[in-house]
Amino acid sequence: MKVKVCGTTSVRDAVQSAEAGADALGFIFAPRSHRLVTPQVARDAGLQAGVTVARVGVFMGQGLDEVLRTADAARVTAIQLHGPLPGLYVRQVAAYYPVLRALRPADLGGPEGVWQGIPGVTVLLDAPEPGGGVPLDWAALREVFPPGAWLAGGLGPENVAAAIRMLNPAGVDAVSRLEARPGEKDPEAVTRFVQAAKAAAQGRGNESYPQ
Ligand SMILES: O=C(O)c1ccccc1N[C@@H]1O[C@H](COP(=O)(O)O)[C@@H](O)[C@H]1O
Repeated sequence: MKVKVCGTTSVRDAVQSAEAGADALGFIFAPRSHRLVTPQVARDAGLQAGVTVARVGVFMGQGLDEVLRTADAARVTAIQLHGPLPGLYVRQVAAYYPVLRALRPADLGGPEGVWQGIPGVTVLLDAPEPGGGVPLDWAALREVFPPGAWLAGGLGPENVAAAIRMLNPAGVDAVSRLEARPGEKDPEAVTRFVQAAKAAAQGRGNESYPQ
């Protein structure tokens, strides 16, 4: 199971997340985010995180040209797409980069649910307000959580293990609960988040849950 630490805005935070064992770093290029980072800072931070750490550019509401230009400049290795989007747009991005397609639970039964099982596109289930720190209702998702999907939405050191044990996601992703203040990581929270997620992933399957 993969652990993504999102909202990285500095070399220091990137290196600390990598040392804590994160598998992926997220760099947010959505214009109105408190965690907005420039492609140049993202490139430097991502490269200094080292060879084993994936670098994910996060976008919401931007045109295809801007997404691809920014991703190239930042040297990211994958792209995360939020918000309502035409299927063609997602496929065009996926022609250049592996895609994490962020969906809300309400999207799962609709046309967006089709991304499950499409090569190069991985579903990331997130809260309706990205970056808002509000957890999803995991119990309500147990029957519908897509196999192979990632989970986000209000995850942190204190609750990530429970979420993993309940939904068995292929990856977890967080930002709000890992910060000392918006855009600045709390190193202790990052370390505890990564450790809790990895430990739960190793131990999962050992516990049973009532139906
Ligand atoms: O964090 C943001 O500011 C943000 C802005 C625009 C799109 C995505 C954003 N963050 C993503 O939100 C989820 C989880 O956030 P949280 O842990 O609930 O605060 C994660 O996928 C981030 O990449």
